[in-house]
Amino acid sequence: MLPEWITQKCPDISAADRETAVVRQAQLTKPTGALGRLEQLAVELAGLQATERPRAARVPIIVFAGDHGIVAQGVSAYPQAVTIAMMANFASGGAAISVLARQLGSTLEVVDAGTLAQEEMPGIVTDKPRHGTRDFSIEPALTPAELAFAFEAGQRAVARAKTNQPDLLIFGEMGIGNTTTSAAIAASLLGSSAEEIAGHGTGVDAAGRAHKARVVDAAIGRHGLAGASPEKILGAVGGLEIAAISGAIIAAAQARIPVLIDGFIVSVAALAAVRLNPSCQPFLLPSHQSAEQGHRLVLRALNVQPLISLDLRLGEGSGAAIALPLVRAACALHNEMATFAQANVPDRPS
Ligand SMILES: Cc1cc2ncn([C@H]3O[C@H](COP(=O)(O)O)[C@@H](O)[C@H]3O)c2cc1C
Ligand SMILES: O=C(O)c1cccnc1
Repeated sequence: MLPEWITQKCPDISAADRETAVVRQAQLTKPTGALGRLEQLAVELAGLQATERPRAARVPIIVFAGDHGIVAQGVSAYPQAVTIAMMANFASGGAAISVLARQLGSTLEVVDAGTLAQEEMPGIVTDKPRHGTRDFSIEPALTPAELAFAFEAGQRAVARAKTNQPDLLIFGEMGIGNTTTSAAIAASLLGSSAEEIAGHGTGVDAAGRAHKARVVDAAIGRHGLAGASPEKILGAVGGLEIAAISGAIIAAAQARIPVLIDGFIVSVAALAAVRLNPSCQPFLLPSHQSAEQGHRLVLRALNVQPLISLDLRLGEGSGAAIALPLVRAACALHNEMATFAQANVPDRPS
């Protein structure tokens, strides 16, 4: 049932462009390595984009929304109706990610990948196989066909974004209950206990967090997810917006478009994407370290180091949007600084 394209190989990094970027960094008017991780970022981007001049100018933001049956178990501090209300807020420009998108000059597309909304909403793309997932404490969240549809909703969103030739993509999510869903996916993929992964989400207290961990551990046992395949895990305890993001990440990487990874939830979607198609891994660029407890372990499994750590715990793509100016700075420095020869600055004797 896994769509065939999901496992198709992503392009290789351009070793020649990466090497040209390494050589250029060594010629720029600064002590060797003095721009630290911004140098590495520019070099990696040059290889990924297969260009001498890495770019982060055009960066569309796509937010995927979905509802979660698991909220019936009392796992979120906020009511489920927030998901749909926030979609409208994204579209009308009042959400955090709406403000950040405006500030960055990014387009913001909102995709209803599976909320409880019964009708199409103005300014929102509806692309969903069902209204919300099933309660995974009782039954599998999604059928294989529903999961495949969600992957393809992500692919369709990337196909729309590609018409404007994006340099990078940012994916965000909205879905009350999705830190519990993400904890269940992450604990299953990593073989960790839910106690290590489950966090406070929108702000449940210590007892609420312990309850989330118990709900997750029970579901992993009930569905037999220890050592299971990523598609079985996503079907059993996944979310429609999360699967859509996994599909979108793979589709972006297959089109040679790097993705700036947001917080805990998007990182879990990215980990699932890497397990489905390991060749997408190089296209994942880190942004921030979320305050959500499990994020550290997920980032470690993705083999990326966050650029910033601001105790954000919002989602929506906000952490990636806030980190984008650093990526832009890395590109501008790489592309525009003078070399020692151009500026007549004496280089270090070799
Ligand atoms: C007003 C509001 C705006 C949000 N924007 C993102 N989230 C974040 O919180 C939710 C996950 O937390 P939990 O698993 O605890 O429900 C997701 O929707 C996530 O994107 C929000 C949550 C709220 C309440
Ligand atoms: O890091 C995240 O993505 C996150 C954390 C808490 C709530 N919503 C999102």
